[in-house]
Amino acid sequence: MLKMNNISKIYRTDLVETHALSGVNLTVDEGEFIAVTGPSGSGKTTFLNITGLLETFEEGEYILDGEDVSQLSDKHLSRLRNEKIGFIFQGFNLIADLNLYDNIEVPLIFRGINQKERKQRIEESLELVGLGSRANHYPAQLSGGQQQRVAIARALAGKPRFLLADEPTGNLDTMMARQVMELLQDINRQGTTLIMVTHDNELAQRAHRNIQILDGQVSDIAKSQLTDLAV
Ligand SMILES: Nc1ncnc2c1ncn2[C@@H]1O[C@H](COP(=O)(O)OP(=O)(O)OP(=O)(O)O)[C@@H](O)[C@H]1O
Repeated sequence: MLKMNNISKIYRTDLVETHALSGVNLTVDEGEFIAVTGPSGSGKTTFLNITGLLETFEEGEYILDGEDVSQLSDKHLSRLRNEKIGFIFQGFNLIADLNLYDNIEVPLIFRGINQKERKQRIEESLELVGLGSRANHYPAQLSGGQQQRVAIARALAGKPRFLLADEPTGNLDTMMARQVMELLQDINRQGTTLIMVTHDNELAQRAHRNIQILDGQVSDIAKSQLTDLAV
């Protein structure tokens, strides 16, 4: 479970202060699928980065899996992040010079997982995303949808409790976007909590719960309120 109480985030540059998040209160239960929508610049990525322990915050309290992460050291935060959180980004973020096997292996080496276990996890996760026969291929040899599936396999190989996706289908055509979305939903049905930022209201409709961010403030919205105006 994940719980935020009154979280605020301010970006400070030379003369400007941007209040990216203001007083965010949110509880996410284990196994939920939450879609996050909101206009450009409203704070969605900031919210996802704080949720995923990639960014810190000024005020408030954040309890992740029963642990208060508000005051933890960078080292402790990165350990928790590696153990519990998987990220999927719009741009896939695969390493062009590495084949698919090696792309998935990098974060597992970083986590100190032994070679035998790494091999098993890589093969399992590639199989799960339907790319079991492509381990020796390079990202450029794959379609955009396949590359995103590799990125999902890389996240899954870490066996995360929480999967955070920032516009995971943003670079894909409609058909590939659907396939990737169905894969993410399957993973969620198997128990992984999924939090996804999307501009696509059709995809947002698939979530258990919808939240909207407007000017750094988070609120639940009904599916019927998901309109193009929110984009
Ligand atoms: N590193 C940063 N330094 C300064 N300001 C930032 C930084 N990152 C984000 N901001 C500002 O914080 C606000 C929220 O940005 P954020 O990227 O979270 O919005 P978003 O909802 O994800 O936008 P989009 O849909 O366009 O990606 C914006 O005003 C943005 O300019």
